[in-house]
Amino acid sequence: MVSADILERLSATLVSRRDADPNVSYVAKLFHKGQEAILKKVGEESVEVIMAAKDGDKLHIVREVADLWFHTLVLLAHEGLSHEDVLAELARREGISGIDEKAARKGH
Ligand SMILES: N=c1c2ncn([C@@H]3O[C@H](COP(=O)(O)OP(=O)(O)OP(=O)(O)O)[C@@H](O)[C@H]3O)c2ncn1[C@@H]1O[C@H](COP(=O)(O)O)[C@@H](O)[C@H]1O
Repeated sequence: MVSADILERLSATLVSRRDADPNVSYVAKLFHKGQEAILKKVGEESVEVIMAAKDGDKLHIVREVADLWFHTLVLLAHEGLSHEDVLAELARREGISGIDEKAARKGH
């Protein structure tokens, strides 16, 4: 199983690209172009996820979702946020379901 540490490493890489050369680094180029360009990529990749899902090719879906996750991570970094903020929000939402998760896991 691939470790979620990749999010840690990728986020650190994204932060390091703030001062990198836009001619060498794709992320630095996006940061340099600014929020509009990043949002455009997030929009494009969202559409590509939808098209891949309709297509039904599982590898294609995974690749497009990876593109979308990556560009949303770039957006978070641009806004001074990170994956940790999103993970914290997801953790905060644990338990909002009407289903008793412990009982469901036990098969009750
Ligand atoms: N995970 C990714 C990643 N996923 C996708 N991409 C790039 O995202 C771009 C968008 O893909 P598209 O399919 O839209 O292709 P495109 O039409 O060429 O895109 P545009 O240049 O027109 O926006 C491509 O150039 C991909 O290479 C990524 N670029 C970088 N990373 C990670 O970011 C790190 C830093 O990258 P650099 O900033 O390039 O050093 C890398 O080590 C990787 O870990």
